[in-house]
Amino acid sequence: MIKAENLTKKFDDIVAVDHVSAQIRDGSVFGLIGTNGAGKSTFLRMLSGILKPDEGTVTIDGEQIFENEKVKDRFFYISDDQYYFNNSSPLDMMEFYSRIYPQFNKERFHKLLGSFGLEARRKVHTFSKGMKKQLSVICGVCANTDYLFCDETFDGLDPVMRQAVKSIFANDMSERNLTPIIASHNLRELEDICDHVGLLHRGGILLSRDLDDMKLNIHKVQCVLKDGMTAEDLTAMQRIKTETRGKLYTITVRGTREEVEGLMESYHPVFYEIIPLSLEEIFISETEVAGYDIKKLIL
Ligand SMILES: Nc1ncnc2c1ncn2[C@@H]1O[C@H](COP(=O)(O)OP(=O)(O)OP(=O)(O)O)[C@@H](O)[C@H]1O
Repeated sequence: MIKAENLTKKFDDIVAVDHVSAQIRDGSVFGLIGTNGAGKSTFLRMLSGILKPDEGTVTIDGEQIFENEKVKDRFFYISDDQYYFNNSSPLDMMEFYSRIYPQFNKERFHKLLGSFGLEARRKVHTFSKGMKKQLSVICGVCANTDYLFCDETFDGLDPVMRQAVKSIFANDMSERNLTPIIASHNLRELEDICDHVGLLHRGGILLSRDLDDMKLNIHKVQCVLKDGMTAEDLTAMQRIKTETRGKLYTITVRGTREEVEGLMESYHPVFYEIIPLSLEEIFISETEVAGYDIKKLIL
């Protein structure tokens, strides 16, 4: 488990990360969401031991991360703008990373290059942005580390590639308990992959939740109420948001599915249906309660 406590990083008078604490459970996907400049990269770079915090600590299974040779080969950081040596080819990068990561899987590297359609001997500087991203993911996955830090990794990948990368992650999570940590400014990117999402805003964590918990305790109901009733009469329900279109109400409520169903039944509506909420809708509701307009923060 990676544990960050009170992490703070300043660049002159800019506080990039401001007393952030987080725990990253092994074998789960941790998503970090936030606008440009929110501090995601700085936070990830401290988590992965690249950057030294000004305050606070990062530990992995109780050991300090920064400048600790013993834990270095447990992390791979896929940067937003991955560095490749001048004139290098994927093969050169493979050789380079296998010196850093003794457990690097060369056989899989060749296999993945083939399935992504990347040539092993072509110069990386002639690759498109998306191809470079693909190569960085292949290097990261083949380094066989316990933790894979992905800084905006999915941006710049086309939908097919994005899906391919997600399935590689899912495979490695079940086969070898990989823990991906993914930063993105796009909540939709994280929707179907993360188990836990932290929302970073101006260097601080606004919200940090397990998606399952969030999804279990918030629901959307579409209903037509019996004559003479309006949504205002549903007093026993913890309504967060109500939209009205003619007689049809779409109501976001707190509570488990069973609780919501029980309450709806008690009002004898003409019709009701519980429909799933997207991650974006959940975040909008959660942050509105905290007094923020998330649309200004991440959408
Ligand atoms: N090396 C640096 N020197 C000075 N300021 C920096 C440096 N790195 C980051 N910052 C500042 O710290 C703040 C957080 O930057 P960071 O790159 O962590 O944000 P981010 O959430 O990853 O943004 P983006 O989505 O645009 O990549 C920004 O105000 C940025 O200007």
